[in-house]
Amino acid sequence: SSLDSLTKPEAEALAAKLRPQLRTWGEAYYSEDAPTVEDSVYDQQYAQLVAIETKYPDLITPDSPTQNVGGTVASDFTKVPHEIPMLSLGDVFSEDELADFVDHITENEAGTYNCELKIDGLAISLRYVDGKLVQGSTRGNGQIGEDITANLKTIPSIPTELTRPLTIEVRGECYMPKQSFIELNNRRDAEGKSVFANPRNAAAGSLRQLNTRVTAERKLSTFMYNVADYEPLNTRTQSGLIDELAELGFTTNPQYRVAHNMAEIDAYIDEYTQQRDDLSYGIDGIVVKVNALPVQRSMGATVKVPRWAIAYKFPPEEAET
Ligand SMILES: NC(=O)c1cnc(N)c2cc(Br)sc12
Repeated sequence: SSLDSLTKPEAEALAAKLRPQLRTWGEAYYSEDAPTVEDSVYDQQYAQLVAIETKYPDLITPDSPTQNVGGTVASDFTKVPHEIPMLSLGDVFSEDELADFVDHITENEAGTYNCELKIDGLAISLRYVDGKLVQGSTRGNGQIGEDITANLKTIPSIPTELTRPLTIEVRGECYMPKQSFIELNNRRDAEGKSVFANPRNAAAGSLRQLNTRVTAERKLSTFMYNVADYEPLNTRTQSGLIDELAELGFTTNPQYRVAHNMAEIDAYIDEYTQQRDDLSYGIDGIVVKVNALPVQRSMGATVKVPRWAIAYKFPPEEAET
């Protein structure tokens, strides 16, 4: 191997360079859900360090990445089956496409829609029994998520006890506010660590790891907006559901609006296309839902997405110049 041409001092110098590099990459790859280097590069450089330490065992240091198992792979999490699957959303990319979808939605008796902001974060599900938080999980593949209860309990906006002793499963988004994201990346940059590409990766990386203390310091927040089953609630509309979740103690997004036709939906889109940059959290579109919950239920879902909701995605923002 290329090692044979190295003298021992050269090998020692190379090992001293490889160790911090592999440690930083390993940390990003294993515990923070945002790989910063191709696996092949990581593997090749790791193999080089192993070769050096095999040829010169006295060069091995106790803190070498070869001496400890890489961080915690996300697969260490307990799996959580979602009895009622956590679906994603169908996407449309123009107001014309959106109009087609809305026209095809059966005009239900209420005939109204609820417009909501599409939060750029990580979908979570919170299960309460008699008003007490018993489990929190990620969407995973929609059928099976990861148990991140301990991490979620560190987030101030998530109530551990509801104002009413309901047994209910509530779903929403965990996100990192824009300001928290900027501060986190500045800190990481100052520490010579890799930075997160966007707030969604930062939220995912902060939630999907076994070190709860790290989650606690990441200033995450939530907006809750769906329930697996609305029976335990009084309301029978989507807009009422958001108000009732707030009464129960959840943090909800107040920017929702009932719309009676496409003109009102378009007005909502235009308003939040303008406001997007001023919001303290990231959004990547808006969600239009049938407002009547029984009609949502009767329309049901395909394997992947509900038939009673659609996401209108904002056009990609021109790259920061
Ligand atoms: N308001 C909403 O329903 C909403 C907001 N933000 C999101 N990222 C998502 C994702 C699904 Br699936 S629904 C939804």
